[in-house]
Amino acid sequence: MEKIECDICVIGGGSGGLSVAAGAVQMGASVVLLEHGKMGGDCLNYGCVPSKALIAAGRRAHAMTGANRYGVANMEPQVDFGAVKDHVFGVIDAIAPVDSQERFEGLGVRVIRETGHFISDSELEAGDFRIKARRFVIATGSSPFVPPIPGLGDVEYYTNETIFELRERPSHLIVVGGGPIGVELAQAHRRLGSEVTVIEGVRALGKDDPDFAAIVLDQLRAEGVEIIEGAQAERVSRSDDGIVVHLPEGRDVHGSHLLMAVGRRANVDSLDADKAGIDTNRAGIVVDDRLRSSNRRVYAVGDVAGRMQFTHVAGYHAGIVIRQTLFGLPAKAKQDHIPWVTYSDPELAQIGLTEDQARTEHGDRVEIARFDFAENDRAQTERATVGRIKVMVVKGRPVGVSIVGKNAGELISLWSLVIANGMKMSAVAGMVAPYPTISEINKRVAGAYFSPRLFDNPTVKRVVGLVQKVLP
Ligand SMILES: Cc1cc2nc3c(=O)[nH]c(=O)nc-3n(C[C@H](O)[C@H](O)[C@H](O)COP(=O)(O)OP(=O)(O)OC[C@H]3O[C@@H](n4cnc5c(N)ncnc54)[C@H](O)[C@@H]3O)c2cc1C
Ligand SMILES: NC(=O)c1ccc[n+]([C@@H]2O[C@H](COP(=O)([O-])OP(=O)(O)OC[C@H]3O[C@@H](n4cnc5c(N)ncnc54)[C@H](O)[C@@H]3O)[C@@H](O)[C@H]2O)c1
Repeated sequence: MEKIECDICVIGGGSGGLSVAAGAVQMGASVVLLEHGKMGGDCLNYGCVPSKALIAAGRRAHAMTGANRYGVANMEPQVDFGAVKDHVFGVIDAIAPVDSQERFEGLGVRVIRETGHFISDSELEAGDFRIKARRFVIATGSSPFVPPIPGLGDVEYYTNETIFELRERPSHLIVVGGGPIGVELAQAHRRLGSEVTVIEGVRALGKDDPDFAAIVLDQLRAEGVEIIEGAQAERVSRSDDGIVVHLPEGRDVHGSHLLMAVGRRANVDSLDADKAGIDTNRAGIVVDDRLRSSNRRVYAVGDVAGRMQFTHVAGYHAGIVIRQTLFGLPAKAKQDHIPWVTYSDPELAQIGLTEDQARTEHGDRVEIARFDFAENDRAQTERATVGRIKVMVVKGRPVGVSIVGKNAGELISLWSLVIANGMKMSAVAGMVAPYPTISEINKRVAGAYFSPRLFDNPTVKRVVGLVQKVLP
């Protein structure tokens, strides 16, 4: 057994772990990185990258069916599903070098392709290595949660870890779970020619503003996706030509393929966390606001930290941990300024509080500013007028923003800057956005917040009247 001593040992080579390792080694720390699967973790191999690449293929196919709105003849897309998957894996291959073992070794990280598990509060083992580190960072991510639905073990089903490898187009894909994974993959498969049914136990896109989520769901339904809400999948069975998902009240959904997308389970089992005095719960590693576990030497970042589960959050967590472990500076992970986006068409983006949450938290002090994409000239030229923004404002400062529409995922970034820095609506109103861009929507919604104060205000009218009298 080889013994290694280092400043920082990172367990997991996904979005969070790689960000910690790259930052720490380039600032002078000695770093060991453990990864027992593929470098790049979920986002690169089974998550964000393949899903967005599949969505891009679906968007191309869908555009062909609606081109006549622009005076260009509609065409029925000829989809070669295997070639679509070649495109998906081509995109992964193009990004993979950035996350590769070679790149990290080139930066000076010692990369070990083994499972790390703790043997004491300051040591862990990984294969033939025993590693003693001043600080450990757990970045082991999450895996698809597969609930114990009767019959599921007797049929072939897919998760995000296997669906992208499927090279034949499903004739009818049943998706259990109407969260972001379910909705994104349902729309992409439908646009690539599959029949699709989504079964959602409660409300699809349930973490988002219900009115805005409804706009996305209406679009999916208009494209032919069947969405059944308020129905838990109770049992699964095999039929002559595929799979049946049994719902309450005797309702059955028949399909050829089944995708389970009902949430995530934190990867803690392999860690032997108890041997290091690290507390865990159902959400993952129990951490404080500094992302420190019950063992003060050990931090957790990304999906396993039991907070929001997004790649940009894993990257943000990495910065919080680097500040503390390298420089000994205090740093806390906040959530208010973290956006999330569902990459459906139209896109759905949220930051901070939804309208309902803002009203519960701030009562009558909340003001809502709204703006519709139909009033944006670029949205008109693109025929992308289905969309809205609303900003929840308390004492002149935004506490939440919801956006549905084209480029919502790009539009939301500005609001992260605004909320992170405690800026006011006046700062957004004061910016100049190029015309004609969809990003003018952000300025216009700030204008909508101020317009009743300016245009429906008798004092303003009186002052203007007086000034006009005295101006030369
Ligand atoms: C289908 C899908 C689409 C998504 N789309 C988006 C998106 O568009 N935008 C977004 O922001 N987020 C998206 N996400 C979420 C995003 O993928 C995750 O939030 C992100 O990957 C979390 O990064 P992480 O570093 O915490 O974990 P991971 O990327 O999962 O990395 C953890 C790594 O740790 C390794 N590991 C685990 N245990 C051990 C051990 N004991 N020893 C050694 N190695 C270990 C694993 O093999 C893995 O490689 C998506 C997720 C899915 C499933
Ligand atoms: N665009 C993005 O950023 C993106 C995309 C995909 C995933 N992700 C991340 O991955 C996480 C997991 O996504 P997800 O969609 O798997 O989970 P989720 O928890 O967001 O949604 C799962 C849905 O499944 C439903 N469900 C659970 N059991 C059910 C059953 N038996 N029958 C029917 N419905 C059932 C739940 O009510 C819920 O709405 C997300 O929360 C997000 O953090 C992000």
